[in-house]
Amino acid sequence: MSPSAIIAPSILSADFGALGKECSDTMGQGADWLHVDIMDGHFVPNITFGAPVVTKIRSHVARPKEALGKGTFDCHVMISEPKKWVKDFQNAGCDLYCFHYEAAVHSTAAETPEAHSDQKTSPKELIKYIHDQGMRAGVAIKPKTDVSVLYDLLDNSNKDEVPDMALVMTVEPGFGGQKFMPDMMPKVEALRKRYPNLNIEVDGGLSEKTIDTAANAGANVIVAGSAVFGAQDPADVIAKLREAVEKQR
Ligand SMILES: O=C(CO)[C@@H](O)[C@H](O)COP(=O)(O)O
Ligand SMILES: [Fe+2]
Repeated sequence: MSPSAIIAPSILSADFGALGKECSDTMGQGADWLHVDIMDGHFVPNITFGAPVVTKIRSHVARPKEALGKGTFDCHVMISEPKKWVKDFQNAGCDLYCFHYEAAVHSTAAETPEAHSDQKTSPKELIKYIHDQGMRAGVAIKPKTDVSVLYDLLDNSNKDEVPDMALVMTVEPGFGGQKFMPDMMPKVEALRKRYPNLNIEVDGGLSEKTIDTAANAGANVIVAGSAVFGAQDPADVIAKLREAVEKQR
């Protein structure tokens, strides 16, 4: 049996002028985690917010009682220098720091000493570094990245270097409200077959229309932004997403 359903509304589609209330409301509507999209305008062509905003919204949502429990801040870090910001986001209240494999491998900025050291940090070392700061680590892959890059990380016998979650992007990262890419499902299927107990997250275009495809492939962590925050009845959408995943377990 695969891990239980985790529904993580993406606050990218929330009202940024009332973010604290939007976050506590969505938790009250049945969300398990909050999916917090951090974009730097460099790794992706859009900018959202940084650690000070995460600190503010943290005060509106109770910390999880156990690792990856209700209230987890699932920070999807779409930035070019993922290592540089680990401590800031940990201090801000992030529980799960999910960086992009592509950013860790191809860090481009080399202007500063920090950036230089970031370039030399492998995904494995970055996972360990995140764990050392007391957070769980996730690794995300963009649509054009082969799923096999994750096998090397997940098959590692050194647990400190193994990610706690894999995120298969089902849109090109950068914006909410895009169309779900069903052709990403073979990646999810391959991961679920190889790692029955892994938390596998899908992100982008998830809704009542696309959830069965993702759940059937084996995803259990469901990010939904526009489908939840744009709904008349967000609690009902969250419940339906959960039901679809639970039905496939
Ligand atoms: O990371 C991203 C986009 O880069 C996502 O988390 C989106 O914010 C999901 O939004 P919807 O596709 O569900 O509207
Ligand atoms: Fe995201």
